[in-house]
Amino acid sequence: MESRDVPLTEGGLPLPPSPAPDWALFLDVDGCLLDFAQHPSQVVVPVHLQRDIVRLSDLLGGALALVSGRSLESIDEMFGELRALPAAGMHGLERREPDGRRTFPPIAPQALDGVYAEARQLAMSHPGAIIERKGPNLALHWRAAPEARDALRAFAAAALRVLPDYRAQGGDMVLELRPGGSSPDKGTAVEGFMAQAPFRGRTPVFVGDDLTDEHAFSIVNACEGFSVLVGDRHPSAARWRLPNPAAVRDWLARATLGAHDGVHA
Ligand SMILES: O=P(O)(O)OC[C@H]1O[C@H](O[C@H]2O[C@H](CO)[C@@H](O)[C@H](O)[C@H]2O)[C@H](O)[C@@H](O)[C@@H]1O
Repeated sequence: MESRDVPLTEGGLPLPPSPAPDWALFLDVDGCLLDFAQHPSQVVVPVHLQRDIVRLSDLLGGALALVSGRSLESIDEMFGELRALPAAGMHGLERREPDGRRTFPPIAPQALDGVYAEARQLAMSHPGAIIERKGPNLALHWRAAPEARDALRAFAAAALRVLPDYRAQGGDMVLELRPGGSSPDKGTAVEGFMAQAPFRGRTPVFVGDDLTDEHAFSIVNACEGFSVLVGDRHPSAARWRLPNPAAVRDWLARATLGAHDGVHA
């Protein structure tokens, strides 16, 4: 579909068409399906969203996966009913395949324990700052303590000196220390799913808001799929846009109702 054929959002990108039966749909979680909360544990998962995702997965023949920076454990806690759906966690470091097989993240280096302890110490002097440990990843959050941003960034830069194979990955009010080099990202997660049934041969569609979603946008663009940015972050490789998580939820809900000329029950 050409941009000129559809209404443009305020951000200058077109709204995506309604999900079609031949899509392989990849959904980011925080800031995309869910509104941001001050603390990662405070997000609210609307009951109708769980129901809509399960229904949409059925309508797409199972070709729907959650692709998140969170751990699979955290995803499963939030989306209990979706436990059996394919998913990628920790930005692609861990995966649950369509047949249930699991890919586990690499073991954390011993040095990460010391970095974690120091980070928690630092967070104590910035009330509201949160240190989230996810296997080999360490997320330094400042949403509830914006003044801690520079201190956490400086800490991350210093920590990389004792974590030689690591890199710092930016997110929304968060900086994450994670294995670097050629380790998986959301783009390779999408490629991995697309290589197997029921995703193979379908049109890939990735919906996400964050910097880490750019890897997946590039892969989807290369396959002539739909890359859908949530929000107005700029620049982005995405070619379509939905304004916020409420609009994403509405878009999904309408698809399950067959409200547009897309996937029908
Ligand atoms: O890839 P995503 O599914 O978007 O996950 C990215 C990160 O999401 C979480 O942090 C973000 O959401 C929190 C809850 O709204 C918010 O408090 C925080 O400021 C955001 O950065 C999660 O905690 C991270 O582990 C994910 O990497």
